[in-house]
Amino acid sequence: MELEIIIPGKISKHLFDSYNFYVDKIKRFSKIKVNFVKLGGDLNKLPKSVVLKREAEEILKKLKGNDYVLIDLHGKMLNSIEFSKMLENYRLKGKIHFVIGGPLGIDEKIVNGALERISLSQLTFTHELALIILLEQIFRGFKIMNNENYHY
Ligand SMILES: C[S@@+](CC[C@H](N)C(=O)[O-])C[C@H]1O[C@@H](n2cnc3c(N)ncnc32)[C@H](O)[C@@H]1O
Repeated sequence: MELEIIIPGKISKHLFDSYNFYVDKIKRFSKIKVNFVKLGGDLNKLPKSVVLKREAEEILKKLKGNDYVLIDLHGKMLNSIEFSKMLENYRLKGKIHFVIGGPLGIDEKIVNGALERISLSQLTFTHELALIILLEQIFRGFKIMNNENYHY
């Protein structure tokens, strides 16, 4: 399966170990690529709309026309079994692309073009933490799909 996550920015040092930990775990089940795209510019100097538009352009370049699932605060709330089923449906199709917003969120164009929108919780996380939580849920999803115990 081709699994790709596109996210503006990069992973900070304090989250780097967690990021590597889950990416390695997922590799047992699927190929995975995390595409970090350029942030839209200085958040203190540029209007939010400009930053989001620039990030959207970078995200669209990486998507190359592929359908995508947007990780979105206002998306559908799934439990982990439902998330696993969603993942399995995409596995049968052979690929899935996830998009996560940047520090300021995501441009409307990306919101409107998403195949589906998934919320991780009603709490707001930094985009980097959203990535770690998504990776953990992907790993959990594969474990559920394969009827494997998951103790940690
Ligand atoms: C800091 S948040 C953006 C906050 C921004 N004020 C907004 O309302 O969109 C950055 C990104 O992390 C992801 N994110 C953060 N918390 C989330 C949650 N609970 N569910 C789904 N995505 C979340 C989303 O992709 C979001 O665009």
